[in-house]
Parts: sequence; structure tokens; C-alpha cells
Amino acid sequence: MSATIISGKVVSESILHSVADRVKARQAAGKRAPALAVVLVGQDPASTIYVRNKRLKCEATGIRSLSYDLPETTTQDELMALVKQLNEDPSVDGILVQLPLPKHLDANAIIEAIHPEKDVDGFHPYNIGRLVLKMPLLRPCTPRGVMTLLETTGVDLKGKHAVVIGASNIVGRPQALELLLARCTVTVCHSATYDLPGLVRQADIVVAGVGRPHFVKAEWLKPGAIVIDVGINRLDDGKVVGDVDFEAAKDVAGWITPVPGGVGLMTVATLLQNTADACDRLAP
Ligand SMILES: Nc1nc(=O)c2c([nH]1)NC[C@@H]1CN(c3ccc(C(=O)N[C@@H](CCC(=O)O)C(=O)O)cc3)C=[N+]21
Ligand SMILES: [Mg+2]
Repeated sequence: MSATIISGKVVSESILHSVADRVKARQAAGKRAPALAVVLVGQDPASTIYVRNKRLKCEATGIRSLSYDLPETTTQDELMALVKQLNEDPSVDGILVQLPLPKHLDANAIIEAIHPEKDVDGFHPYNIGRLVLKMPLLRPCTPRGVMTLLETTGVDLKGKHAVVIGASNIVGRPQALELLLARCTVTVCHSATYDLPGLVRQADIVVAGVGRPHFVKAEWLKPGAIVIDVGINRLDDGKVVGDVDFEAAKDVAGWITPVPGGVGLMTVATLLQNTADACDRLAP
């Protein structure tokens, strides 16, 4: 048996189309287009590529993108001043500060300074708290994108055992909250977990976000499981692979996402969806 491949390309393009339609509908009603400020500090090569993708997808959907490319030497006060200026600018709906920030900057303080209604990454403690309390406002892009992918399988998530591997602030933790909101039974695993293979074997849904190539083995999977790979690992030969041993896992799983072409594309599409949502609230 071979798994159904869940295409992040197909699903993300349909999300981008619906965002573009929402932008057109706003404009047809005489309203302004949504605007997203994308802030990049320094020139980390991966961040530069991701930020360029975000700006290109803005253009493709009619969202106005405002680019702030700051030098590596930017101080905390300078970055805080920019965030404050964007918070107060009524023509800006979303603020994204690309992570990781250079080491001398305090990312948590920057995230907390972003107006929660403009926090299109969904990283602000206010937005995480809303998700905890079952009243989500802006939801973290990667976990929200994963839920959109899960919906496309047509599988009823209620009561399913979801095992999340990784407990980071941007993937594992909010992913567990999203799955709980969808009425899954959720197990969160991390580097101190005993018997990870034994836990993964019980999973109807596996979401892997650990950042280690081929970490999740085919032998760990329950036949027919839905396998979502959030990992993006660049190998020495330049090849990009996920956290799951895809080639072997695809013969055991019921559904599986590829890397590239899976969750990463959903992260960007969901960011624009969040920006359109923020705009509808801030400038109805
Ligand atoms: N404030 C902030 N928000 C983020 O959402 C954020 C961030 N910082 N820092 C870095 C991570 C990573 N991230 C990705 C975005 C797109 C792809 C993507 O487009 N991936 C493609 C290409 C993969 C490749 O070839 O590198 C794919 O999976 O097919 C991946 C990863 C957003 N992040
Ligand atoms: Mg991907």
C-alpha cells in the first residue's frame, strides 16, 4: 500500500486564490487592500529566501507588502521603535519580524511589543493564550496550515490520537493546542520523552517538528496513519529533507506530506490568510 500524498502546493495555491478573491472583494467595495510589514534584520541566507517568498506571495494575492531590511547591527531600541511605529500606523494590518533574530536582540520582547491584532505570526502571548482558552484570534501559521492540510484528508479528527513530536513555541506547542481544539487526544513528545517509537506507534496522526533529517522511522508508524512533516533540513549536498524518512514511510502511512512541497508552503499561505483576517478586523 502507498500513502496518499498531501500536496502543500495544491492546497496552498487554493488558499492563496481565496485570499486574492477576498482582496478583490474588499477593493470592489471601495476598501483598501490589506498590508503586511515584513521586517528582516541581518542577512541570514535562509531567512532572506523565506522573506522573499513571503513578499512574492503578497504581490500574487494583491496584499501590499512593506519591506524593512535592517542591518545586522540594529539595536533593540531601534527595532522596538519600528514595531511601535507599525503598531500605530493605521494603514498596516500585519507585522512580521522574521526569526531568528541576531543574538544580541531579545526576540520575546519584540514579539510582545507587536500589537496582538497585528500579530499575524500568532506568536504573541495574548494570541497563544486565546488559543489555549478555545477562543483563537490570530493563530500561528504553521500549525493552522497543518490543520488545513488535515481537513483535506476528509478524516474526522474527533477522538483521534495525535502525537506531536517537538514542543517548540512556534510549532509543537501551538500544534498540540490546535489538535486539542479539533477534539483529538494529544500527546506531546520532546527530547526527554521515554519510548518515542512506542508512542508514535499508537498515533492516528503524527506531526513531526524536530529539525532532524529522517528522524521518524517507517517502523514507528501505525499502518494508515496521517503523517505531517514540518521539518526543513538542508543536507550538506544542498538537498532539503523533512524529519520523516519519507521514502520508507510512504509505504506504511495512509497520508503523508512531502518536503519540500508540503507544510512550508502552507506556512506562507496561512500568513497571508491571517493578514486578510487581521485587515477585516482592523479596517472593516
Ligand atoms: N517570524 C517568523 N515567522 C515564520 O513563519 C517563520 C520565521 N519567522 N522564521 C523561519 C520559519 C520557517 N518558515 C518557512 C516558510 C516557508 C517555507 C517554504 O516555503 N518552504 C518550501 C521550500 C523549502 C526549501 O526549499 O527551502 C517548501 O517546503 O516547499 C519554509 C519555512 C517560516 N518561518
Ligand atoms: Mg515543505
